[in-house]
Amino acid sequence: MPENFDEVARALHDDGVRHDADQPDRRLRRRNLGPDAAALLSVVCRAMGARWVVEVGTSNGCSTLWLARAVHDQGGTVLSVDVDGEAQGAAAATLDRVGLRDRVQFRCADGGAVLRGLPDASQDVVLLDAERSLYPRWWPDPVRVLRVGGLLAVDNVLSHPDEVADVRDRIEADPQLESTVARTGAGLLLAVRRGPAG
Ligand SMILES: C[S@@+](CC[C@H](N)C(=O)[O-])C[C@H]1O[C@@H](n2cnc3c(N)ncnc32)[C@H](O)[C@@H]1O
Repeated sequence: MPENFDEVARALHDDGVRHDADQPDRRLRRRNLGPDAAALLSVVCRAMGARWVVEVGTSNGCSTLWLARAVHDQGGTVLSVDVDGEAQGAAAATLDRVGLRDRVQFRCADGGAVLRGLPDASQDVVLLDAERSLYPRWWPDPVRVLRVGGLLAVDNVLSHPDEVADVRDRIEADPQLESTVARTGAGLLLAVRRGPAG
């Protein structure tokens, strides 16, 4: 019998906050997506009927949990990428608890390499929540892999504006994209890929 989603998601987030407060090494923190941003992303994914979602930055699976639930009704799949296989193991165990493990494929690999290997216009949603300094090197793949009407989400645009300034400039200057920043959590940039008519 699956456990209650809201209880598991809240406990996972609260545990992450406690864990990170006691962890001086940034790279060992969980840095989970905030619950408001995760819920917002989930609602948008559902409204879009998203079936093909790729997230870069699994950690122990807070965002993965919400994305997996969002694609569930459509029979969709989340491809969740991280260089930390142990954290992905923890994410898989949590997904199991809420009956959503079959909605997620984990890839322990560099996010840039995985994005590079995806076909053009193949994804409904791309979430970037990994090592921000790497994002510029991954361009233009996060946009190239989006279908028309697809959504690019980038977390931490308000908490770490300097680190995402380059990609924010690229997104705002790209005529294929229309974007806004949701002032929730660490700041979630949302950009939709326009059709040829704009
Ligand atoms: C901010 S945390 C992700 C939080 C996660 N989205 C959540 O809500 O729980 C960033 C993650 O990015 C991963 N990461 C760092 N560099 C990466 C890379 N080159 N490719 C993929 N993942 C990477 C880290 O191992 C870390 O787990």
